[in-house]
Amino acid sequence: MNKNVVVVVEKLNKSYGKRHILKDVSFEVNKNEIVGFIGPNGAGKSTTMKCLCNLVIPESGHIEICGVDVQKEKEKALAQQASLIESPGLYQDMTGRQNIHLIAKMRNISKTRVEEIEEFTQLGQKLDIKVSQYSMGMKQRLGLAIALLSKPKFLILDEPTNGLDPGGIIGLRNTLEQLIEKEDISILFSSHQLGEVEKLADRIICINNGKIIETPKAIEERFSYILQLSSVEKAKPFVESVADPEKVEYISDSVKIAFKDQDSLSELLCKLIKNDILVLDIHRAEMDIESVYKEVYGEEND
Ligand SMILES: Nc1ncnc2c1ncn2[C@@H]1O[C@H](COP(=O)(O)OP(=O)(O)OP(=O)(O)O)[C@@H](O)[C@H]1O
Repeated sequence: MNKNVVVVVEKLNKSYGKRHILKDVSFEVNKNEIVGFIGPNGAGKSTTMKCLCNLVIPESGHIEICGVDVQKEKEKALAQQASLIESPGLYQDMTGRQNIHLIAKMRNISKTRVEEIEEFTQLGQKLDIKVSQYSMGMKQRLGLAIALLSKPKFLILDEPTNGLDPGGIIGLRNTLEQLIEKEDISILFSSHQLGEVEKLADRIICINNGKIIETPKAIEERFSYILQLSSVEKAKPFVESVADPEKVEYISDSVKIAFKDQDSLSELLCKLIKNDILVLDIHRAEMDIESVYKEVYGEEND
């Protein structure tokens, strides 16, 4: 297994009765990546995630977490991962801190780690009020913190944006970024809200009708920027040295570019500045969610 790959999912098949739910589902999650798993209601996101947690056993296929086979060495593989599937199971009549301490005791977690996790919640004094008085976002932070007690390398979040307002979603993004940086973790999360996934994920995997489908062009375009330049003509060779010419569109004094990643944008900006081409304005091209949905799911329902 490639050192950069944390999770390998290969040809998972799962049926409920006569209904074939997962059809040869395969994908990988790399080290320190936040991967969004999208698909409409009933596409198979939760079923796939439950297979990853060994809560659902596929009829065929193979799952490896940090190089360990989930079916052959279940406990060792599952020790590397944590999950928040559906709403976090918290004791409502206990405080946040009591919830953390209870689970820490059951899992034999060190005092230092418990302190780190209390800090991670950013709940401060609110850790000492009952969970029944927490908002959705607070419950989610606490649930996430508890899932992290045993320092997993891979985190599965099923619809983590459910019930969060826009501020909550930004907070979640910060939390996930903080996790990647401090905990050396990889994250797979599901959603059917493309706009939200776009804000949270580094990469997107699409599933429809139990099959993984190619990431549509419109989603790739989430790295699209429109640059207004002092001279589009002069900029052309630099633009085409960092971006695929097919992904470049010239519009009078501006250019729209679908970069393959954020680094290519930085590289282009450096080249333009060095060559005295002024960047008068730069903004991200809006993703048209409806057309993405049509492109992704339009013809896939069989
Ligand atoms: N235990 C079960 N028994 C029978 N059918 C099931 C079971 N669990 C899921 N299904 C069916 O499997 C299909 C996929 O469900 P799944 O929950 O994986 O979809 P999803 O992509 O997570 O959907 P949503 O976005 O609505 O949560 C659905 O048609 C669902 O009805």
